[in-house]
Amino acid sequence: MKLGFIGVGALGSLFGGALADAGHNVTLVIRNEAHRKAVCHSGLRLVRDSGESIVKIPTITPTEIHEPFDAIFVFTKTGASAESIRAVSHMIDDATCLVSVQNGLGNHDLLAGFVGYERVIYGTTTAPADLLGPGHVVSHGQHLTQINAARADSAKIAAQLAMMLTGADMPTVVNDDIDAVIWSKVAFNTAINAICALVKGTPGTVADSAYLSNLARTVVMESCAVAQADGIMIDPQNVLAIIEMAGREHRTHKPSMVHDVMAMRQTEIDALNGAVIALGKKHNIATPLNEALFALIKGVEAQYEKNH
Ligand SMILES: NC(=O)C1=CN([C@@H]2O[C@H](COP(=O)(O)OP(=O)(O)OC[C@H]3O[C@@H](n4cnc5c(N)ncnc54)[C@H](OP(=O)(O)O)[C@@H]3O)[C@@H](O)[C@H]2O)C=CC1
Ligand SMILES: CC(C)(CO)C(=O)C(=O)O
Repeated sequence: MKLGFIGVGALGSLFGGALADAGHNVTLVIRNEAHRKAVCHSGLRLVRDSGESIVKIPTITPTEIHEPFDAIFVFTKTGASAESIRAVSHMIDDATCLVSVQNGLGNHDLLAGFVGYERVIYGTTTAPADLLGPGHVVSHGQHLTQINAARADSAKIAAQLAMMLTGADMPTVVNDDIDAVIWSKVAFNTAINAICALVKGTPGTVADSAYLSNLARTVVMESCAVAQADGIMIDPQNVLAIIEMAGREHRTHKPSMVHDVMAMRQTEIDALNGAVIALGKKHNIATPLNEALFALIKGVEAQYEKNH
């Protein structure tokens, strides 16, 4: 299967690198020049619990000519998904599937706008990835990726991808209840990503602080109440279990929103806490903690220009 990766930063490098390291046909479409040059010249330095490898992977820019892929993984931040897919429309044909395990709600709807739901595979991952510098990605601790085909048409490809990823040391399952799984991850992210971005911390920072752990738990309960009002069967205890796992397994991983704030980039707060607040309004569920975290992150983003 010809696999393309677009929006290749931290998580795209981990997934693409792992599959290439396992011998699969991977091409990284990298916009970031320093990262592309490093991977192109020296290979991707991929550091995981299983060891370190230098992976040679073909890389191209979004504008280069390339034959269509069988599947394209979208790994930008959610706000850049549409622009990044448009930039590679010449690499998409009638058979290309688009795949997303990005954080946030609604990623599958966006992908379907390009290829139809029949060719969308979507889900979520707890795999942590930190880009330590151009061409150098690190991931430590246990994780699980869960995906599903949006329609039966792509079910076989979803199963194949899950098998390939698992064989590449990226444990992946197909889960028919994918919307509940995504919601659980979103509820987790509304707490952990925003709190860590505000205190410039990690899941370990939250685990070590009774104040932050209590706040995280309360945010999770609030986000889960919105999910339930939206008809999603979500068990808050499962979300709290992911927080506990991250505090133990991903102690030093900087969640993606922390990297955004440190690099003065727009965060994914709209697709996470912002989406929960909007649905809360729709269902008449109060979301004061999500609103507070949302306002604080928006406040941090507003300071970027002044601090630049
Ligand atoms: N990192 C993690 O541990 C995890 C991340 N996630 C989710 O995965 C997704 C990706 O996160 P992450 O890898 O951390 O993000 P990064 O910021 O590390 O990578 C995003 C990449 O997208 C590129 N990009 C931005 N805009 C465009 C565009 N218009 N066209 C092409 N490329 C573009 C950026 O390039 P440039 O540098 O040029 O701007 C960057 O290299 C997010 O949804 C995140 O929430 C989920 C679980 C864990
Ligand atoms: C890896 C994880 C789960 C945070 O612990 C994440 O979702 C992120 O970094 O955005």
